[in-house]
Amino acid sequence: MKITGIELRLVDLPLVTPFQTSFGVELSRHALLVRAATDDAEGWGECVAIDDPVYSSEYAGGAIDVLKRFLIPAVLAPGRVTAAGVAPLVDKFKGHRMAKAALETAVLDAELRIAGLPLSGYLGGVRPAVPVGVSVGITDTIEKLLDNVQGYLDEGYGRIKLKIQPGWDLEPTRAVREHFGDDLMLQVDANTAYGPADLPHLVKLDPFDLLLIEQPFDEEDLRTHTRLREMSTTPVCLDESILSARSTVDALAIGACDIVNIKPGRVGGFLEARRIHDVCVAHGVPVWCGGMLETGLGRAANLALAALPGFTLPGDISSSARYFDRDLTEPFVAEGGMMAVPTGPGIGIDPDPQALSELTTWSEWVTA
Ligand SMILES: CC(=O)N[C@@H](Cc1ccc2ccccc2c1)C(=O)O
Ligand SMILES: [Mg+2]
Repeated sequence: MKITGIELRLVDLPLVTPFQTSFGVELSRHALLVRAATDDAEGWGECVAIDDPVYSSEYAGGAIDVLKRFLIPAVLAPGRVTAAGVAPLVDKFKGHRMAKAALETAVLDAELRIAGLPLSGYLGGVRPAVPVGVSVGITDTIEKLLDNVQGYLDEGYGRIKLKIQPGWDLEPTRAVREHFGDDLMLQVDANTAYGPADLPHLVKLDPFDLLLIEQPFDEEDLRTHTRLREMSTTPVCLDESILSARSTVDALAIGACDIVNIKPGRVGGFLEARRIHDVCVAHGVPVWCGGMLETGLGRAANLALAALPGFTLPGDISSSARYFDRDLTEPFVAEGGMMAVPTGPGIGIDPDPQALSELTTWSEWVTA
């Protein structure tokens, strides 16, 4: 497939409410989009990097730079490219998995639209709809948290994930468990906010019968996750530590996790995400699809991945309205805690031209 050019675009989608995690408060989603133009179709990729390098070492400005100076020229140089050919072409550039993921996904989407093949079918999806959950930010008070959780349960979400951090962990989790009962599917996500000294404290989450505790320790600290698993009955899930199939094998080999949160944007794209899925299935480890407050473009692609057989736990693919008053695409809506997997070619959805134009803050063409 010949790519005639690549467009980089920044869009700014205000969040309906501030989203507070252990690494900060987000008021809007500044998303970096990659559009691959060919004579027969265009393909979209969404880079999940946020403005500042506080979730991972990547950030939007750095992704733009590495795409413009290194990744896009390497992919355009051969004249023709396939999605499978992107990773080998950019492998000589170390890291920058979020930037690489957006580029590979744009090429894959264009390739699949031309072939008339839905992303879910291409990846090996087996279900027409997937269970979805919701990630609930840190709030000023327990009452506000309980109100927020009630609101999401009223919208039909079956699984609640609470952001936690030192000083906001046992009490909010206990309050939600006690208020909503033992049947609620409940999990927590610390985004690496704890250290080895907190091990005895985190074991106190065990009575709340959580589905999992997500990434309590540093991305590079697999050993302390292993120690928590030895001390606690709560299953341990990794997010930030899972960068590739190789790092997944290492994490499983040292017993660092029971469950894996797969984010295609974090691991370099959907092809690597499928490899991680396959490794986890081979080890009997359940996976679920994490979220990075993607626009409808990234949300559509994540739904395709979540349809693979090993994705047996509800993901963080919430309705568009959970985050945005206005999405770039037709809004995605969870019904009864389920969301339909797109069936059109490629990611199966297009941005609304007017929304795209009005929400764009910057764009630039990059040609060979
Ligand atoms: C749904 C969820 O909790 N996502 C990430 C964290 C996260 C939190 C806040 C974000 C703000 C802007 C962009 C991406 C973000 C990702 C996680 O699972 O760890
Ligand atoms: Mg997480």
